[in-house]
Amino acid sequence: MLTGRRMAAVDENAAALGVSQAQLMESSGNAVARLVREVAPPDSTVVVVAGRGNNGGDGFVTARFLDGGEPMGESNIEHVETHLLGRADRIGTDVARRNWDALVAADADVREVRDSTAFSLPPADVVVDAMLGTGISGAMREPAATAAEAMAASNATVVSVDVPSGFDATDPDANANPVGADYVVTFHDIKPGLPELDADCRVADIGIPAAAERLVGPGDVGLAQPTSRTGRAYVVGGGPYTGAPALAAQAALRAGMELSFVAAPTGVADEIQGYAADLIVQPYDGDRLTPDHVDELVETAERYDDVVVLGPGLGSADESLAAARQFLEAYTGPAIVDAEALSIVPDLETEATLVCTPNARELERMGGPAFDEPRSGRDEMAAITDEIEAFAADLGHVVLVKGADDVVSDGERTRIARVGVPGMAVGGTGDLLAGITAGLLEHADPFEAACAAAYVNGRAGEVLADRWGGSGGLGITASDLLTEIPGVLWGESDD
Ligand SMILES: NC(=O)C1=CN([C@@H]2O[C@H](COP(=O)(O)OP(=O)(O)OC[C@H]3O[C@@H](n4cnc5c(N)ncnc54)[C@H](O)[C@@H]3O)[C@@H](O)[C@H]2O)[C@H](O)CC1
Ligand SMILES: [K+]
Repeated sequence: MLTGRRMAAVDENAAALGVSQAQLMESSGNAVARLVREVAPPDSTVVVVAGRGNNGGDGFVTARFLDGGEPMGESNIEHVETHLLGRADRIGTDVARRNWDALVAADADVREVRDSTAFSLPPADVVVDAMLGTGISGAMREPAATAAEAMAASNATVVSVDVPSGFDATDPDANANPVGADYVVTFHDIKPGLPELDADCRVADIGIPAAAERLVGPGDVGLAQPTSRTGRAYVVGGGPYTGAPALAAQAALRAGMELSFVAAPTGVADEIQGYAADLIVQPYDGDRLTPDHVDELVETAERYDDVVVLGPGLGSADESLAAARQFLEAYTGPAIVDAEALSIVPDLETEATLVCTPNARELERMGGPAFDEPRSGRDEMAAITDEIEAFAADLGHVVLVKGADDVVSDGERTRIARVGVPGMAVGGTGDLLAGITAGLLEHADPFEAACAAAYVNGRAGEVLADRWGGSGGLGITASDLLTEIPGVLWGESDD
């Protein structure tokens, strides 16, 4: 079952896979027209009442199909008229406008309701309710609200497009059928709340490829995209290595965080600061993380509601891993766990919300499924994703397995991020991914944040490789990718 919000993302993913909104709208309108023919009495007058969004666009396509007559024999549709609530020059999307123009060009009976108080529902046998679909926000406004009452009061058979107008598919509390729909033709998948309505609901296949749901795409970025500059990343890492925490912390800033802190041993603090003036480095005594440091680190992270990134450059010294374990046992907020710190997660007791980002080797060391890179083929990939899903369910945390295809699972939902270039197999890109995930985790649910982060990271590589002449990005470094993150995160999505 898909919420309206997720449906819009799947729609955008379909477009990125080459199935345009116009193609989907054609299938949608066709499906509604078929249902209308099925339920309309002989000599019917059909009145399509359309809004200015894509739900209205589906209504225009419906009208075109019905107005064309029945190619095989007698039609039960005598007359079709389309009433647009509002002015045609205010139609909100290109694809809806093109379908309106096509009705006008075909000399169909179309009317613009320019004065919102002037609309009264004409006599009809069937009313097609194409006022509002999944794009509704807030309570229904005029003139749709009055039109809905008129539909509910009429004797006509009401066929709603996708959802009854006024029904909010994203907020199941607001389930309602203000238009009195007798039939609902919903697209691709049933929406939450529809089965509870007193209406005959049909699901129409409109040709959205399964990959638009299974593969992470630009629509998923829209779902996790920060809309304000807030949040603090707190990278607990560094010691034996210094580049990794610096990259993760910088990536978090590029993904919208307001401040990015690195807690690191005094011995390497200056070096980490030296990589980037934008970071705030908080040194602690010694040359690596030990249990002595943990209380203060947890206290800081909790006090400032930080999103923690635990692990980059931390090394594998026993006392550092013991400290990482103690940290997560005490910490209750959100954290990305990466690199060596992953080894402590399988038998960990924690109240923290974790996103674990292992590569294939680290996954195996966590007790997860073993497989070789690169993986290929649909069947092989399906087998691997099933195993990763089972592992994530067992672990009780979101797992993002890095590879040529990244696999993200929360134990119930599993998606593949098939994006990136061969050159990204360079050191440091995993640290970027951890930092981007932290940035998105500030605003989105952990699974959605991890999916979007995997896509953004890979897409940044593609954008850069393209600019470098399609080299497969073989000369890319992780540092190069940092400045590509914002363009992908905010520049490419429709939202
Ligand atoms: N993948 C699919 O399922 C497909 C869906 N299609 C159809 O597209 C709509 C969603 O279209 P969208 O343009 O996003 O939004 P709507 O048409 O539902 O609404 C936008 C429209 O409504 C106005 N508006 C918003 N809130 C209110 C309100 N509270 N009161 C009054 N008016 C409101 C807003 O200003 C806009 O003008 C989906 O349901 C399907 O029908 C595709 O055609 C095929 C693929
Ligand atoms: K509708």
